[in-house]
Amino acid sequence: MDTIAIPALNRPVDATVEIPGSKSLTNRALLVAALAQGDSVLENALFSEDSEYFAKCVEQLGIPITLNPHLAQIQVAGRGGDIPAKQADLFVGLAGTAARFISALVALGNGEYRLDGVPRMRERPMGDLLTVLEAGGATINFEGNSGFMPYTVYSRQFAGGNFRLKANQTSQQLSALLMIAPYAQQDTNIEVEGTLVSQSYVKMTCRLMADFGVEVIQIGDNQFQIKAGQRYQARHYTVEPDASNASYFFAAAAVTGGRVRVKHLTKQSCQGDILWLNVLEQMGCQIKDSDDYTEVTGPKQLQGIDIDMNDISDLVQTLGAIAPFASSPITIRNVEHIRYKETDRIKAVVTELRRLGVKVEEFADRLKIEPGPITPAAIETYHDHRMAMAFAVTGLKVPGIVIKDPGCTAKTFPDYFTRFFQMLEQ
Ligand SMILES: O=C(O)C1=C[C@@H](OP(=O)(O)O)[C@@H](O)[C@H](O)C1
Ligand SMILES: C=C(OP(=O)(O)O)C(=O)O
Repeated sequence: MDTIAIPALNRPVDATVEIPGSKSLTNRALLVAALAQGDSVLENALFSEDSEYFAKCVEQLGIPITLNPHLAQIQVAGRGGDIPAKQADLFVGLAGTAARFISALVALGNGEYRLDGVPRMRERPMGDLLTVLEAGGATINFEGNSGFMPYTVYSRQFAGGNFRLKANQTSQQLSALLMIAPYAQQDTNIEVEGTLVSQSYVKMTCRLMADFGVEVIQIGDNQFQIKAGQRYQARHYTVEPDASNASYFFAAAAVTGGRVRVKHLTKQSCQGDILWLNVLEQMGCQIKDSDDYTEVTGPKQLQGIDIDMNDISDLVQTLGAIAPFASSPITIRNVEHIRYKETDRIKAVVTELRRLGVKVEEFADRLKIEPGPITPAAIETYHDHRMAMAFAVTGLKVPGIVIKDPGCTAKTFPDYFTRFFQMLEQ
C-alpha cells in the first residue's frame, strides 16, 4: 500500500492557499441544475470522486453534462424535471450525497433504476429515505439487506404528500427529499421525527434551493413545507471553496503558531463548517477576515475545549488530530452519527490517536482526548479522506508520521497532498 511521509516543520507555516470547490454545494447544484429547464454553468465546481460519480449518474439519466476540469467548470443541460432515461445502472462509490440525492432524483422518473456503491456504502443508512419514496409511489427491490444498497427503484413520478422522516443518523436524506419536492405531483410536508443531525447542511440545502428560485417553508426546527409546481431556474452559479477541506490548512497555522490565508472563503459562507474559525478562536487563534479571504494565526500554545460538534461533524477528525497539542483536554460531544460515515469515525480517531500514544476515552457519542507527547506511527486511514487529511497536520509537529493510502483523499480533494506540500514550501 502506498504511503506518504509527513515532514515535521520546525518553523511556523506562513502561506496563502486556494481550496477546490465545496463537495456539498457542487453536488446540490448538480441536482437542482439537472431539474431546471435549460443550461446552467457551475464555476469553481469540485472535480473529485464524489462529484464525478454524481455527474456520471445524472448523465446516465439522460441529462447532458459537460465537464471542464481545467476551468473547474461543469455545464448541465437541465431537462425541466424530466428524467429521460427509463432504465439505468448507477454507481455512487462512497459518496453519501450521491447515494441519497440520486435515489431521490430517480423517484421523480418513470422507470427502473439500480443503485450501488462500494462495500462501505452498502453499510450506510438509506432506509428512512427509501420508506418515504415508497410512500410517494415507488417500489424498491433490495438485493441484500432491506434498507441498504444495492437496490432497484421502480419509480412512478414521486407523488409528494405528508411524510415523517427520521434524521438521527444523517441529514442527507432530508436534503434529498427537500430538493426533489418541488417536482412532486402535490405539495410536500416533511416532519422530522426526533433529532435532526447536521442541521447546518439542511440550511445549506434551503439556501441553495433559494439561489435557484425555490422556496422551502420551515416551521420550527423540524417541519418543512414545499409547494409543488415551483421550478428551479437555470443559472450561472459559483461554488464556494470547501470549508471542511480548508480546515486542515487553518489547523496547520493553529498547531505551528503560523499564519494561513485561504483565498475566496469568507465568514459569510453558507457552509456550516466555516464555524471552524470560531472553534480555533476559542482555542486561542486569531482570525482575520475580509470579503475575499480568511486568515488564521496560531497562538504560542493552543487551549483545550469542550464542544458539541453535531452540526460540524466533518471537523471532528481535524480537531482530534490537533488535540494532543492543546494545554488541556479536548472533549468532542454529540457526534454519534459520525459512526455511519466513510468509516466509524469515533473508533478510527480513537484507534489512531492511541497508536500515537495519546490518551483517549471513547463513548457512544463522544470522545475525550488528553494532551501529551506523541510517538510517531503509520496512520491507518480506513478509506476515509478525512483521516488522511487531518493526521497529515499532526505530522507537522512530530517527525516520523506516515499516512497510509493517501490516495483516499480523491473522494473530495484529489490534489490535497500537492497543495499541502506547497503550503509548507511558502
Ligand atoms: O449534506 C451534505 O452535503 C453533507 C452532510 C453531512 O452528512 P450527514 O448529514 O450524514 O451528517 C456531512 O457530513 C457530509 O460530508 C455532507
Ligand atoms: C461524511 C462525508 O461524506 P459523505 O458525503 O459521503 O457523507 C465527508 O465528506 O466527510
